[in-house]
Amino acid sequence: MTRYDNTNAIELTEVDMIVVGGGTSGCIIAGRIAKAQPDISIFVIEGGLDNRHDPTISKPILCSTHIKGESNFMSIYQAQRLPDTVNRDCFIKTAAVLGGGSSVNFCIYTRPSAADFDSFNADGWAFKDILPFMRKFETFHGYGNSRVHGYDGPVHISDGGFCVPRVESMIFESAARSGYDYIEDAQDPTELPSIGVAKWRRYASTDGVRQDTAHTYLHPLLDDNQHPNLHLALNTKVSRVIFDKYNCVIGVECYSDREILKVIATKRVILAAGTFGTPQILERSGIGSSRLLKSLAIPLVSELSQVGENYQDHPLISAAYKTSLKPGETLDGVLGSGKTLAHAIQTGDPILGWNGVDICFKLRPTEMEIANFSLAMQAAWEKDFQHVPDRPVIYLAVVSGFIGDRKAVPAGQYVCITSWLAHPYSRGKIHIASSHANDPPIFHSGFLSDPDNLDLEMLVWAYRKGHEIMRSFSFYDGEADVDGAAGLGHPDGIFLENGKLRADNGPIQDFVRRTVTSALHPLGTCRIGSGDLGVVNERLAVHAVGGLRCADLSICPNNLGTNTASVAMTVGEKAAAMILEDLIVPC
Ligand SMILES: Cc1cc2nc3c(=O)[nH]c(=O)nc-3n(C[C@H](O)[C@H](O)[C@H](O)COP(=O)(O)OP(=O)(O)OC[C@H]3O[C@@H](n4cnc5c(N)ncnc54)[C@H](O)[C@@H]3O)c2cc1C
Repeated sequence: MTRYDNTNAIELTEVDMIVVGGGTSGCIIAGRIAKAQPDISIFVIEGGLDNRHDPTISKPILCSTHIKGESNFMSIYQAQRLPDTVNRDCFIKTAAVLGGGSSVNFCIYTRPSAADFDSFNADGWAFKDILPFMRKFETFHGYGNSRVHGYDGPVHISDGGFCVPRVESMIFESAARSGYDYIEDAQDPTELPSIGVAKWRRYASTDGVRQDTAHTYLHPLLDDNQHPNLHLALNTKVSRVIFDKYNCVIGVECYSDREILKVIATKRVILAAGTFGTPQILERSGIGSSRLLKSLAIPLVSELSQVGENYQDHPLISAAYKTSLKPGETLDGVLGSGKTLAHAIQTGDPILGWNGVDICFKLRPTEMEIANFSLAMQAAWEKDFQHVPDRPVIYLAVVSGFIGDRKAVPAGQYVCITSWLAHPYSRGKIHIASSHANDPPIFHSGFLSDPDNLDLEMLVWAYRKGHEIMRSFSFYDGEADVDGAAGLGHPDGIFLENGKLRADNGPIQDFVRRTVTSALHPLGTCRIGSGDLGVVNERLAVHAVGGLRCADLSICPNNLGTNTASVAMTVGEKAAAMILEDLIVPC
């Protein structure tokens, strides 16, 4: 095993395989292949730093550190200002650290509906084909159907050793009073009803340690002295892939803050640099729209106009509420005071295994609500949702604590309701603006850009639902008075009439446009598809070149109604299996 960082020049100049990006999918691919094929040398080149020995990574309770303040483990993408989001700045953070999103995410474990994989319409990607890979990565602790969960995978799924039963009971009781179905296991894609309210689990061991894919797939092999075929470079970015005259991959060009160098790959290069990273590397390598590449003087290798297109996310809104909960029942109790947090760390308090998110609603509108939608929304409902009963329109999470800057609110115990669209209609895109790897790309989030304003209409409905649900909890104590533009306040000018929100949607629409943001679930920029409609085929091989694969969330052709880490892990497992099977093909 060799581990490098940019303080050592990379001595390795030739290997069999290179995995670009040691993120959620990349670590799984490298770990699985290194273990299965000891005679194949495999080199993970990761742009970010190591993720070991950092409490902000290992302790789920500190997960918001990376999203709130400055973090050495994140990259920031600035979206173009657009009228749909009132021309405001919108920044989307993405992981830049070994383990990728699995190292810095909120540890929320959810899975998509069976229909979401079926909608890929790609050989080998229907739900029945995918289920074995969904099971393969997990060791599931909790109530669930053993046919759909895994019990011997590297990633432990549990409640992290901490939950707050009193609050859970209060939420479930009021949900039952309001008529929501209780779902025993919302992560069982084969069971109906899957719409209702459920307890969520986390990517955490039963003793509260985060289960990122570097700690679960890569570090054990790097440490065991039995995998000299596995190599890792940190803080080293790949700028482009290099091809021979037959358009077969021969290696990559990468750079650290010291030097630019080439590494040869005799068998495969696998791009797992994520939804933002992978399309940019392809374009810098000459794979993309010929018009764009010509304008940037990049020689064309393969004309694939969909590279960087089809960007999707789950647009999210949040609202904060005051509660009568006790300090030990929300994150505010422990994170609101440095002294309390230090004490919790010193004593190994089980609360460190908590992310504050125990309960979620997966929701679809009622028939009466549908009847009040616009005609365009009714048509969309009929086409995309009506006949797919396990497809939620929104996810609505009850977050125990204030998720913004605590200085924006008076001290207290808060609950935030965050809702995101599971299947939005808007699309964005990301393209390089120059051939230089350090120049920022041009990025459109696409939020609220669908021509019929369907996403806006659904988010207005989501806000109303969240308000209604929150008001039904016995611990509700009014809307939070959020100071400034924290994005967690409430629409100006809304008020209650007979205990319900005023019928006028105008202020809520304005609130959504001013505050909608990313659920941090980007996908789709190098989608599976044939001909002009795709970038990779169903075996994840990039069209019209040899030896190059994409294997991260960029390959999803359509959105999946889930927090997306489980999909990235599933893609990693499936990609590793296919790459091993396809090794008999030389390039
Ligand atoms: C803050 C945050 C919170 C989230 N919360 C949740 C959650 O609670 N539950 C959930 O299910 N999902 C969550 N997600 C989403 C989930 O983590 C991601 O969907 C998933 O990690 C994406 O996996 P990936 O392999 O496609 O990309 P990533 O995991 O992002 O991996 C890409 C890797 O490539 C590296 N890279 C990029 N460019 C280059 C380059 N040029 N050269 C070398 N390396 C490069 C990056 O540093 C990164 O390590 C969250 C995401 C974030 C960012």
